[in-house]
Amino acid sequence: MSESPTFDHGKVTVIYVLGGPGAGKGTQCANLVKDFGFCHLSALPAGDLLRAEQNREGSQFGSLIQTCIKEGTIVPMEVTIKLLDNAMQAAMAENRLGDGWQDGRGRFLIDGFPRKMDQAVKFDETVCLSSVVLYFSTTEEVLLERLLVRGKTSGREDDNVESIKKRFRTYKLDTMPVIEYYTSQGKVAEVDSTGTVEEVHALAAQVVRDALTGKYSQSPN
Ligand SMILES: Nc1ncnc2c1ncn2[C@@H]1O[C@H](COP(=O)(O)OP(=O)(O)OP(=O)(O)O)[C@@H](O)[C@H]1O
Ligand SMILES: O=c1ccn([C@@H]2O[C@H](COP(=O)(O)O)[C@@H](O)[C@H]2O)c(=O)[nH]1
Repeated sequence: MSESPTFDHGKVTVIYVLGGPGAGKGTQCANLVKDFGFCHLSALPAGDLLRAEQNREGSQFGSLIQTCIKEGTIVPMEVTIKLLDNAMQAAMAENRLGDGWQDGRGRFLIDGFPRKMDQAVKFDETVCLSSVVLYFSTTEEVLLERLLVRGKTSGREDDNVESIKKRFRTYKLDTMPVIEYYTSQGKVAEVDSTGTVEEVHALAAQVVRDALTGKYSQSPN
C-alpha cells in the first residue's frame, strides 16, 4: 500500500536542483531566493541539512553522515528525507506572508537532492511530488577547478582531490540515472552553468518563473 504524501503538490511547489559537485547549485539557489524574495521561495540545501545533523549533539547519524560525506557516497535515504520533510514542515508552520505561501501553499528549491533513484521515488511518493528538476550542467574540468578554489576556504572535508574524484564517481553512477529518469518524464530544465554567475542566474531565473506559473505542473501554484 502506498503512503500519501505529506504535502499536496497542487499547493506546494517542489523544484529539485541537481548538477555535478561544484556546478553552482548553492550559489544559484541563494541568488534565486534573493531574486524572488524570501517570502516567495525557500531553499533547502540537502547537504547543509546533513552537515547540521552531523554536528548536532546526540545525533545517532553523526558518524554515518561524516563517513558518507568524506567518501562521497549517499547517506541512506530515510535520514535525508526525514530532515527535508521536517525542514519543509517547519517552513510551512512559520506562516510566511507573500505570494505562494497562503492557505497551506509553499515553494521550495531542494538543492542537491535527489542524488539517487531510491530517494527520488520515495520523496515524490511520501513527501511531495516534484514539479521540475533544475539541472546545472558543465564539464568535469570546470567542476574540479571550482571545487579546488572553494576548498581553499570552505573548510569542507570533501573539497580535496581524493574526495572530489569519489564524488564524481557517485554522481555518474547514482545521480545521472535520476536526471535521465526525470528527463524521460519531460521534467528536466537544463541550464549550462559554465558561464558567469550572472549569466547562469538569468537562465535559472526563467526556469523558476516558469515553474511558479505552473508550466511544469497541471495545477499552477
Ligand atoms: N558561474 C560560476 N562561475 C565561477 N565560479 C562559480 C560559479 N558558480 C559558482 N562558482 C563557485 O564555484 C564553487 C562551487 O559553487 P557552489 O558551492 O555553488 O556549487 P554546488 O553545486 O552547490 O557544489 P556542491 O554540490 O559541492 O555543494 C564556489 O566556490 C562558487 O563560488
Ligand atoms: O541528498 C543528499 C545530499 C547530500 N548527500 C551527502 O552530502 C555530501 C555533500 O553534499 P553537497 O550537496 O555537495 O553539499 C554529498 O557528497 C553526499 O555525501 C547525501 O548523501 N544525500
